[in-house]
Amino acid sequence: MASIRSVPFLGETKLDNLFVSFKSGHLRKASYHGFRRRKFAPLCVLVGSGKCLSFCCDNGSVAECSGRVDRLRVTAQKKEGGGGQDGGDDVVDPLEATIEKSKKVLAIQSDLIQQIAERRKLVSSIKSSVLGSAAPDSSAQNRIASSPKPDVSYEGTNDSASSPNISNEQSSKPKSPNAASMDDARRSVNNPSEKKTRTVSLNSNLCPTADVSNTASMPPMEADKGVEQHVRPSTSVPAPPSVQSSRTLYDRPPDWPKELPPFVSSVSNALDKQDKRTEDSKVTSPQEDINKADNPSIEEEKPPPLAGVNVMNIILIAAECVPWSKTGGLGDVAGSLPKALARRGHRVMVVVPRYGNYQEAQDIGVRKMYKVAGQDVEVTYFQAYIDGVDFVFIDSHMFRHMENNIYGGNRVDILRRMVLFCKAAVEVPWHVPCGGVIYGDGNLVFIANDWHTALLPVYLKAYYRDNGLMSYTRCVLVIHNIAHQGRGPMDDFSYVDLPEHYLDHFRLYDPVGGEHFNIFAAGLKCADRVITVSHGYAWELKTSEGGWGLHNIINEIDWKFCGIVNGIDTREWNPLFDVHLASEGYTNYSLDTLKTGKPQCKEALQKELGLPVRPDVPLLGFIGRLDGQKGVDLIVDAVPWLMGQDIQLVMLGTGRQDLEQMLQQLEGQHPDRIRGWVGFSVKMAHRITAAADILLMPSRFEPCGLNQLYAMMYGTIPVVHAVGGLRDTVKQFDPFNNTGLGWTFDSAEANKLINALGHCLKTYREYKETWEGIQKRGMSQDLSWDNAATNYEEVLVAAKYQW
Ligand SMILES: Nc1ncnc2c1ncn2[C@@H]1O[C@H](COP(=O)(O)OP(=O)(O)O[C@H]2O[C@H](CO)[C@@H](O)[C@H](O)[C@H]2O)[C@@H](O)[C@H]1O
Repeated sequence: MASIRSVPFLGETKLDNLFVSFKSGHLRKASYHGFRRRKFAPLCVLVGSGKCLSFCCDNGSVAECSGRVDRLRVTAQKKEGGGGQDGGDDVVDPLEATIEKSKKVLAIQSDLIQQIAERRKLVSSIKSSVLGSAAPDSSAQNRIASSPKPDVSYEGTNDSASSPNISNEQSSKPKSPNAASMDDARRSVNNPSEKKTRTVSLNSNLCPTADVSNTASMPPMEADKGVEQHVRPSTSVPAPPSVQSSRTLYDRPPDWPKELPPFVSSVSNALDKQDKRTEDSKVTSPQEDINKADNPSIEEEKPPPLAGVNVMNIILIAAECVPWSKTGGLGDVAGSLPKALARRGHRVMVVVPRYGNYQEAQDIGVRKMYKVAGQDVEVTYFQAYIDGVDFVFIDSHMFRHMENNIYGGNRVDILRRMVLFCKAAVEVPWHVPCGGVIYGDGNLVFIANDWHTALLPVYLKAYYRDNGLMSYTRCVLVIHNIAHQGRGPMDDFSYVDLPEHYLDHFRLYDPVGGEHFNIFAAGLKCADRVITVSHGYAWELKTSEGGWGLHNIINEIDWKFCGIVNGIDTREWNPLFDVHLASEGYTNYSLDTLKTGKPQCKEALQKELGLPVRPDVPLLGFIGRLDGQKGVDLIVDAVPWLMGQDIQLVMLGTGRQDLEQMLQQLEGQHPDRIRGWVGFSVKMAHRITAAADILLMPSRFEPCGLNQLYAMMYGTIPVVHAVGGLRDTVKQFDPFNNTGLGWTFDSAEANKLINALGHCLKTYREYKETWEGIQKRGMSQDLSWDNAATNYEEVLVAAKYQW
């Protein structure tokens, strides 16, 4: 038995040039899988079963990379300064001698790997038999534990509710409610790839009725443990659960009250369109087919999800999401955190308004009506499946063509849009089948973001949980910026369609605003957990200076409140892969090619902006919204000093008109030194980040800040006001110990900025090696979302078991 096959030796390679391609379409460098941190390099590579990689390492040990890997690419070590954009695509030299040597190592290691595989098999068979005998519902258990290989026709081909195959299966295998719906719900989150292939049988059993009623008699943790035990031994369960009724996917469950809450959607039109992913999921790669044929045990060797027993359905809702809509950091987070959560094995959806005609998103044919301020508003759901995440776009005339003005309009306009968005989003798990399978409410956590979606936890509570519905659904609210709260006069309560006794949740008094209506306040109270985007900001929010009137509430909810530092999308913001560096004289670069790549980008930017092309002059950058928060006025105040230095300054931003004018004026006054780009340009943001030597972030407050993280990834040294997330992420350079990542200053004043910048410029000019050391430390950090996603998961789990 060889569940891990050895394949021809692929050659010796340096760690940095080993790429692993995942089924999801990700191409990732092996170093991201922790090898760099473990300080060894793979000498040779064994490919295992399409799911597991084994690396024979230069320290003699075997490392495994679990993940669904289906392809390896080994590229040549790129010679420094050798040009090229992506690390090279040349084939590695034969390295005959190394091959001989490595073959021996390979032989030993394949032996070892075989033993490991055998032990795994043994363990899983023991697990199956233990569960088979110990489970209370033996019929359901046995079906799973002793189930034969999945019926391929079912697993891979059934994609329609009317499929005879499925209906036969359903009627021939009645299933106890306790096992069926919860099993399948869990299966669908346990195994995202399976989620795509199992369609209608899951749909029918993911309905909230089954989930809730089946677990109602158990304490929540017990119920979930039980479910986990049912499922984990086999991720390829063949038996489709029974369907007792002919209800469609979109029908309400029988225990849904006859008198529906007033806001709940009034029209349900499930059109015939089927999700194409079901079709797609039938397609297997030739390699997969070969693997299956070679080795029937492969299916059983699927590694468990990283999240282990905590896998759940997660729906993140946000007013903006990259790459479709973005005004700032919230869009970046909404576009990247979900992918990291999906990589951990969760079933993840993002819900965002459809502001424009997005090419990827398909109309799924579900229409709903929601009341907004007494008027019926129709909503249509669009959907795309990208990088393991379901993206659901809510279409309505209220959102259309707002992509450049997401938060535009007057207070009431925005409020009405957000009311509609939250009403539609809270029902998405029932109305929108993704891959043919709705998310249901049994094992579901929403992640709402900022005040725009702070109504969601309130609706979840007021209309569902207070009525004994969606009892197992939770909502975590993330604070990205407390400065925007959804404030208005108390009369605004009439727009949100809530029972009268909810009024007090929104009522807030503070010395500035007096008594007023505050949406963030209500969201904070109703959410099951509250997260903010750094530890420093978590602390600041509890102070009267940092809490912006909400500090008392935040102190009261301290028990459910914590900080988690944002990660970044290390594919999007990576100098090696950055698409914006692939043309017009820019170049991609990495730690290895920093010395040539970064100066080339600098030259390209100087040319593009019409600045004198000078490699030696320090190039300073600023990117951000032009408002009080970002402290751009401190830079303006520092300009007279800066002009006494030999520097160039490039600023990109949009926002307050007076500050926009200021940027343009500065450029006019110092045309050979300063560029002030007024506007929103993602391309220019990437290029400045790559080309600048120094990034200025003198923010007055900064909940986390992403630009300093991006800067460090690109070898650009941040100079920051040590506040909020900036303090958490930029460690002050210490010349004595040669540690640190940049320069910080302790209060938002121009002279403090000048002082820090003075030290920074001196180091740039006089201590090149030290400078390079800071750059390299910054670039070597693991700033990916993977760590943060683990922390999010802990909070979500805590919310799930919170009663
Ligand atoms: N003119 C322009 N053109 C192109 N791109 C531009 C731009 N102006 C800004 N950007 C981009 O917008 C993003 C800004 O992110 P930040 O985290 O710095 O700030 P923001 O205050 O919006 O986010 C809030 O939420 C995030 C996420 O939690 C927190 O990090 C942050 O502290 C908090 O204030 C970056 O990707 C930046 O490149």
